[in-house]
Amino acid sequence: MILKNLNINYFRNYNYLHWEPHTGINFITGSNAQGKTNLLEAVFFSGMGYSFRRKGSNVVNWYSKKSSFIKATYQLNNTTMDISLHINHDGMKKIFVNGTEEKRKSLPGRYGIILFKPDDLQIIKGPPSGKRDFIDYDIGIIDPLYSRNLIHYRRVLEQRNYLLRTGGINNDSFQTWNESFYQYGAELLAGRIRLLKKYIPLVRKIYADIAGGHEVLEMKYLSTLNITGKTDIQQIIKEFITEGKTRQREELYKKQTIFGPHRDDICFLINNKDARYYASQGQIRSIVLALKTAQIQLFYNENGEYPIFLLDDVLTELDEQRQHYLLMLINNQVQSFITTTTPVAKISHYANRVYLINNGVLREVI
Ligand SMILES: Nc1ncnc2c1ncn2[C@@H]1O[C@H](COP(=O)(O)OP(=O)(O)OP(=O)(O)O)[C@@H](O)[C@H]1O
Repeated sequence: MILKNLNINYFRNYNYLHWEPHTGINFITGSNAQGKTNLLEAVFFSGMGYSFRRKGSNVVNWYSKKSSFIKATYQLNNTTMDISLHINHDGMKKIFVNGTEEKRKSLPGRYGIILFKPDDLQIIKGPPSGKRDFIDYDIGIIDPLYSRNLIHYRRVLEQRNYLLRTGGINNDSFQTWNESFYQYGAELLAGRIRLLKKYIPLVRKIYADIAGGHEVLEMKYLSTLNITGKTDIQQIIKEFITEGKTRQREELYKKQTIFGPHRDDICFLINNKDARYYASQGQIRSIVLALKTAQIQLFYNENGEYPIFLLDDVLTELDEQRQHYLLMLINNQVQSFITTTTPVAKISHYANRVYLINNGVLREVI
């Protein structure tokens, strides 16, 4: 996927921008608070229909009475997609794809915008929820069925928890919700196993390359259910039924659902040692770099096209060897947008274009 051009009006600290980025590596440089991340956010927004920043912060320019407007042209599988988005001060959006009003799911980013941001470095040592979110939203996006099951599962889980909390376990409806919980839970788990089967070998291989073949990375899915070797939905449902019976008392006591994919975890091992406790900062960065570059590879394997890669402020988090590895890997293949405060001279040999941003104004410098 290629972003051919981007027009933005009244978006964050930009009044107006027309931009035709390079199809290769675009470096976006500038001092702090000039609008580098805002520009990446506009690219992400044009492809996904939402921001990667915290909810509640509105993208419309504070000083503008008008709405924010983003217009982008993408090239995807030899077809061109014209996207326009209108965002008003309440955060309400209207999305148009090739002139027709559409829902967010019709936007092209679903098929390939990958973002690497400093928070991602917390995935390995952070709580299991961060790892689950990574699988659910960053990897799961390649599989529409997975994303649909996730929505169903979350809705059913919420209702089941509500009934457990309010003593509604004896209601007739509990049995029905319980059956749906088992069904969608099993579908979601099977989906995760399916995705990880494709993804883990890529991560392992890339990590070995980064570590010069001296270290072996393993990524293990730790389920709250006994699903070892089971991929069949009916087999997994049986496990849900067994676990539901075994843990019923505990659930009644805790008033919440204590097993299922929303409680599962992923563990990273380097040479058989748990990375949460034993990995150095450099090894953690290598794992996350492997996760992100494997994501690019997975998208390519599934779609036959490379995604767009956005790196917000992470380049300086990597040492020179890892920077080189990453930039060589994406070189000539992946349209990339990389923000950095690093002086231009240090990075220009990797760049197809270098831009400088000053107070919401973009200038091409190389
Ligand atoms: N809705 C808005 N309207 C106008 N300005 C905004 C809006 N939201 C954020 N800003 C401003 O945009 C400026 C640039 O923010 P941005 O996060 O893009 O900086 P940056 O160049 O990435 O900086 P850093 O290197 O510090 O990460 C900030 O000063 C911020 O206050």
